[in-house]
Amino acid sequence: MDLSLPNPSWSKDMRLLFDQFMKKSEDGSWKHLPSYKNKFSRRIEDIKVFFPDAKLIKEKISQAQLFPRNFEEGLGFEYAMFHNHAEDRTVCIFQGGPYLQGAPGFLHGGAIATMIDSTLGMTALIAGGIVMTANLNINFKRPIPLCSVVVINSQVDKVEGRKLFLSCNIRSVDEQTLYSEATSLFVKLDPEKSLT
Ligand SMILES: CCCCC/C=C\C/C=C\C/C=C\C/C=C\CCCC(=O)SCCNC(=O)CCNC(=O)[C@H](O)C(C)(C)COP(=O)(O)OP(=O)(O)OC[C@H]1O[C@@H](n2cnc3c(N)ncnc32)[C@H](O)[C@@H]1OP(=O)(O)O
Repeated sequence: MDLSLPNPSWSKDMRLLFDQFMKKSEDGSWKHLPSYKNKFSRRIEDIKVFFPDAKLIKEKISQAQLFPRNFEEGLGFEYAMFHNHAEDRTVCIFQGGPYLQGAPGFLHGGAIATMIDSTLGMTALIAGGIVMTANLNINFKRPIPLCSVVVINSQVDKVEGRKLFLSCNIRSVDEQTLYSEATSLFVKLDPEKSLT
């Protein structure tokens, strides 16, 4: 089941933004990216080649879930991503639920990093294929209120061989508040090199 579709836990802002991007997707300039609990957006055969000895893939795949997708509805990461091919950028609308608390009433920095990693990761995945995060630097400028809706804007800045350099920022829905900024390096996996 695609978990990046509206559900009753979404606030008015979340639904509004989703509808705006779905409208923008009508002419094909934007594309809604589905997101599943335990289904990759790539064929498992294309992924297994990089993780041949990963126990998970062989023995425990049935228990494996995408981390941000394993909270009950509305309590953890509620999000939807949209990709703009021409501009090589991805937007993630994100509503962080009450189970993601760090400081009282605000999102935990690790929860923010998760959505940054996932949004940059998806952008890198689309641009470069099977990638992994090599480096992630985050500046937390303002604390993100729990249960608020934010917009993550992520883009590819430079590609050098297997290295993809990306950046993103997190803003409020009205774009007035800059919550976080991040830069990252993702590396496209080399099937000839063992990961472990
Ligand atoms: C995993 C995705 C599978 C695909 C799934 C498909 C769909 C899933 C659907 C939805 C999920 C949403 C998004 C999925 C996308 C991403 C998931 C999130 C990403 C992660 O959450 S993933 C977990 C955290 N991540 C790791 O667990 C990686 C641990 N790490 C390693 O596994 C190796 O480290 C690796 C593979 C990164 C590189 O290893 P390697 O051997 O292939 O490459 P090598 O070391 O030769 O480096 C090549 C060039 O990068 C430079 N370089 C390397 N590291 C650098 C650094 N830190 N700073 C500066 N430069 C660096 C070198 O200096 C050299 O540069 P030069 O060529 O110029 O010398």
